[in-house]
Amino acid sequence: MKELQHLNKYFLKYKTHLLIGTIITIVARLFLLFTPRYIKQIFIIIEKYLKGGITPEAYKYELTEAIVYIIGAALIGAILTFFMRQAIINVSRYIEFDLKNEIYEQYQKLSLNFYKKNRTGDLMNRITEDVSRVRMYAGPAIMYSINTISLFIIVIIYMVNASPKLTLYTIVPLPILSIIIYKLSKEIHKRSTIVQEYLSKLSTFTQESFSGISVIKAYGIESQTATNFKSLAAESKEKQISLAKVQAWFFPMMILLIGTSNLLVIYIGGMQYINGEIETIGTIAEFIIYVNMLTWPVATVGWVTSIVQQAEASQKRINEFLKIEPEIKNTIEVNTKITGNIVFKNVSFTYDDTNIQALNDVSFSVKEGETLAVLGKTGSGKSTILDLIGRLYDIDKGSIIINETKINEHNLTNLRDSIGYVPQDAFLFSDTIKNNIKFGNQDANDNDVINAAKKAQVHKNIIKFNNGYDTTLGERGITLSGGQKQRVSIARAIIKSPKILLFDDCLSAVDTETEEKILQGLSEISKGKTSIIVSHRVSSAKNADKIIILDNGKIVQEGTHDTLINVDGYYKHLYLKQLSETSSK
Ligand SMILES: Nc1ncnc2c1ncn2[C@@H]1O[C@H](COP(=O)(O)OP(=O)(O)OP(=O)(O)O)[C@@H](O)[C@H]1O
Repeated sequence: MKELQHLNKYFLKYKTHLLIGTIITIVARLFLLFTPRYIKQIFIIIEKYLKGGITPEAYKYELTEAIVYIIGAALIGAILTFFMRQAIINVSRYIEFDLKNEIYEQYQKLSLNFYKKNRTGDLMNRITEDVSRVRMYAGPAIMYSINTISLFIIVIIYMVNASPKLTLYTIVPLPILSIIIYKLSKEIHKRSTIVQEYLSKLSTFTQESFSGISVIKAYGIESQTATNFKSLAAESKEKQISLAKVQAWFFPMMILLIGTSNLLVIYIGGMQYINGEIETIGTIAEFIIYVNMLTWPVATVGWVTSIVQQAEASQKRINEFLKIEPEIKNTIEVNTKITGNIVFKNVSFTYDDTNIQALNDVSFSVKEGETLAVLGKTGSGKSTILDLIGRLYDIDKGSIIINETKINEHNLTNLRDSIGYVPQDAFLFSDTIKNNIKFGNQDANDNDVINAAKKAQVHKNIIKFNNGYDTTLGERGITLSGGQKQRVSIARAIIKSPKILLFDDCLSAVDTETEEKILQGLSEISKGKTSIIVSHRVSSAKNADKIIILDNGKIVQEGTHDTLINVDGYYKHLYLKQLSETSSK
């Protein structure tokens, strides 16, 4: 229960609801107990009538009165049970909501490295499966515990009052029931976890097949994919059947134990009645109802124990996750000014998951308002430079200085707010084109969106869609071409009007003519801003104020287009190669 103490702050937050729920539970139980007492009363009335103790009129009147009491009490008990569920189960939903938000906030704080080290499925599980297990503890487990405890205490007092000996005999099988249900619940949980694993394997398989359907069809491997699905589905079916087998034991076991208790009541109660130890046969009827009333709560003891164990394990995973410190922390609370003077001084950086040294003693500087182009072979460390400017990772050696202040001494929010980043793989959300562009600046109006799209040379494409800027993208919407995606992603960075613009090979999917137009537009937008363009094309770099060439994490050439085309090296070769490609078209 140590791990579950994390939830105490939430229980405290919703203490009023919980208190009301507990009071209602106790009162509801009291009302439900009217039934057995009045059943006994009915037996006494019948006995009295049979012995000629009351007139037929009085008999009818007393009988009707008892029945009305039973119905009335059952109705009130049922209404209160409804409110009990409302109070306590709602609390569990509030806690589930709070916990999900707490986890999600932590996800947002954690650095990129964390996401590299954990699989998406596991990350999703924490916020869905684990939280829902914890909710079962915060809601049903607590509700049934209050219910069981209050019912048990009240019923036992009533039973002992009526016949202590009969009480003892009838409650003996109940702990056995509890233990059996506990064992069954554990086994059910074990098997349903396996079933869940198979279900998620099946859905991942299906999802991947749907996403990669064009590859599957192009390679003609539909039948092989179907066979793979069939064998996975068959395994899943086996696991489901094995779960159903254990589940099937649940109710027969309950019925067996209730039956045994009932038989004990009838046999022992009957003997006591014959011996004159209990005065009315109504006591036996009363006890039968008590036993039936107790069976479900007693069974839930086993069920609740297994729920608490599962919740404890889930909460442990959640607690461990909540304790993780983000690698990149904002230690500066005050606002810091960022204008766009960037200096890299002997920067080295190694990715700790792969141990690949992406940058090795890199030094360069860009002044506010300048454009720097970064070229080099694939894997030479170009994107890493951009990631380091956005402080997605902290460097190992050297320093990155922005406006004469080290990057880690800047307010992280200010830093990231000053950057407009266009990644290599443009990522667009399943939302409208307009909202995807506005993602860069939530306060932008429709005109700003159109202007940004025009500058990114994508406006003409967007207005051709039936719903224009309101066209939905993603799974249920249309699919943009690679080049269109890149340009929407550029518009998103432009609309932010940041101090620093980072373009990571984001014109690779557009033709050179459109590239030229975008670059012209960018030179206008980037006035007074610092731009860093990572590219494989000379055409993207030629107008830059400075060009650096990376090879294996080191700067091997540095200069302007005019100086570099006159020096033998990577840039000149690339220039001549791309020049001959263009002229041969
Ligand atoms: N997140 C990462 N984790 C581990 N290693 C990485 C990561 N990102 C890049 N690397 C490695 O670091 C090196 C530099 O990668 P980087 O992406 O900076 O190269 P690049 O010049 O941008 O390449 P490209 O032109 O293909 O985009 C590569 O060897 C790459 O495998």
